[in-house]
Amino acid sequence: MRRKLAAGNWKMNGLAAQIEVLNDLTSRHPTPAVDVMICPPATLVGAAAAATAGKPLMIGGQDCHTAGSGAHTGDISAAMLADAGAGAVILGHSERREDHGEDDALVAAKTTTVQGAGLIAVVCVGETLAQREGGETLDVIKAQLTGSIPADAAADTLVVAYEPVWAIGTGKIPTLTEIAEVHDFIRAELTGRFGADFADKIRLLYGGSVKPTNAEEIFAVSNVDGALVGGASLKAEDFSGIITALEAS
Ligand SMILES: O=C(CO)COP(=O)(O)O
Repeated sequence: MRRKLAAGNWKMNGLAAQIEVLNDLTSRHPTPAVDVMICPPATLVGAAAAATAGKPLMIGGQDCHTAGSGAHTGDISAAMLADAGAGAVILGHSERREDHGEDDALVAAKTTTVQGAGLIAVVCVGETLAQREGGETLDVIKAQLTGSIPADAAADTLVVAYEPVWAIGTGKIPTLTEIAEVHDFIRAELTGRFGADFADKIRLLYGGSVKPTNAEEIFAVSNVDGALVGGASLKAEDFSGIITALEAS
């Protein structure tokens, strides 16, 4: 049975005082029935890990370089994130693909690096509005999955997040039928490529405008094992509501 996962992506938000949200979350959820993760900006990873040491809240990074170290000004490595206390890294988020031109091959290389460093790779896929309206959604998801997850990926440290680009930060979400269609498709694709034993281990997260008010219905959808939450992970009260909804699902 897959353990459900409530993951928060703080994106480029949060100064030192934002760490208080983690203290609030761990006091509201001292023994959560699901896995809980927050991915703060890189500047806060060390402080976040220190604040949550020994508590059931994993800290993750939002991106990393493919190399372990070297002459790459401004970048950080998976080993550095691990050293700072991270247990996971988000890879291939649509904002990285858009802002930094990241393609599937780069995301696959990063996945290999992250898994090699002993961290969980949270690989993101998702279609744009034009692709959905053009009926290309499943083709796009298939290509991103094939290209972004390397052939030698490890099941134990892989999470896949489906984030329709047009649902991120917009307050719009796909219909529950549309979410089910994509999540079922991702499970089937992973099964076809890696086999059922592998595919059954992978948590599939939905991301895009998840709020405490819509979490319950989203978590009832087939093959949704949790959420990757942006805006609503910045406030303890909001993210706590999502954790509680996932625990009840
Ligand atoms: O991009 C997301 C998480 O990675 C989703 O962001 P929002 O929850 O703000 O829509």
